[in-house]
Amino acid sequence: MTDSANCRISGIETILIDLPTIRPHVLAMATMHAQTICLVRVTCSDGIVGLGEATTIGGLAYGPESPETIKTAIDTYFAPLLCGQEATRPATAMALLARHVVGNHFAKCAIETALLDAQGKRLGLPVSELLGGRRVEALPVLWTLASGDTSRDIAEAEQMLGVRRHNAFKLKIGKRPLAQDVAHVGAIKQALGDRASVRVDVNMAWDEPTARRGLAMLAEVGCDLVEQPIVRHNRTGMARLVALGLIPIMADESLTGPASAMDFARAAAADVFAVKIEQSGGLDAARAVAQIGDAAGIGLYGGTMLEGAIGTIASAHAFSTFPSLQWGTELFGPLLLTEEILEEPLTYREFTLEVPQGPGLGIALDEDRLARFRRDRTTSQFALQGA
Ligand SMILES: O=C(O)C[C@H]1C=CC(=O)O1
Ligand SMILES: [Mn+2]
Repeated sequence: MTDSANCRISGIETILIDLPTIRPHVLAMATMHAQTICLVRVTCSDGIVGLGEATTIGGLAYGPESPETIKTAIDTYFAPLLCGQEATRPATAMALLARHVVGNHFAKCAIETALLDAQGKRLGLPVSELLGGRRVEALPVLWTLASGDTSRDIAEAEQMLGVRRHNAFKLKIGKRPLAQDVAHVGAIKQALGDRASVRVDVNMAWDEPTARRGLAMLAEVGCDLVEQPIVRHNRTGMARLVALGLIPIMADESLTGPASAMDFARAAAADVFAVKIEQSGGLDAARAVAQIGDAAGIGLYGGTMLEGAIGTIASAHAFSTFPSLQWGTELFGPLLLTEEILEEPLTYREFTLEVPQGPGLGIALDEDRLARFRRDRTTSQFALQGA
């Protein structure tokens, strides 16, 4: 049995890693050619090291934190607060952060992930088991078609169906005129037919009148789900769109933790929640978002910020404990990157991602690859003297 009072957080290191994408990934707010991961390593006084990750999309284009601000926040504010605290009490450490740091959900998530990874390694248990226990061993995984070109997207979908990697696809729309976007979705749905579910993510690009027209047109061409059609703060607008009953509507950017989930549930402003560990403020908070949604009869979906392997597998551990997951997940982030940074890649097979069974996150970093792709060699480290 570990003497918990004597096991302390002794150091926190943050490293930015830049990894190219396999093709341009075109979203309404940004086109990605690479992904930047803020890797977090929490070292504990018993010698155990926990890994965490914070990642976003398009620098500051998607949300209020960028990889660089996440690194600065952790190095400057989180590390001095956390070093010397009990390493075996992740919830207590997160409560301390909540008292002293407003917002910064992505950075908080990376820290919680690392503390849970360390605790799982310490106790010999997967992170899913620290979160109440997994209900499934593998999670359905969707793929986003976002090359910006209809025939390339169809070819990509056919390839994914052929190798039985994905049979649900999300199309990123909202950048082009509505009729053009709907024609794109209709062409892809027509090519794939009943072999695949086709959904769209508007990433807030429409105003409400455009959304009303768009929902009707998308339902007509066989689209199954529309994600975040309008701006994140317009909860009453989302409720009006849901009330039209044209097509299921999913909240994504609007969900920033349990309080927002409660607001959306009360207002009946979503049919489905895209639950993300980073947007929620951590794995525990994401589980609360899911519980609130489930209690309100809202469908659940496991979302991604296109995290690399660490954030993806942290999400998988959390999602595997959800009470339901009617819409599956989109945990394909590592597959969008050209480079593998794990010793053993994650297992994607039969349209699913396996939840690892080893202690903690159940993954190991390839240190040589990390050394190759880190943005610079200057790491920032706050170490407790003598810990
Ligand atoms: O959902 C988002 O808005 C972000 C992300 C998830 C999949 C993808 O391609 O982009
Ligand atoms: Mn989305």
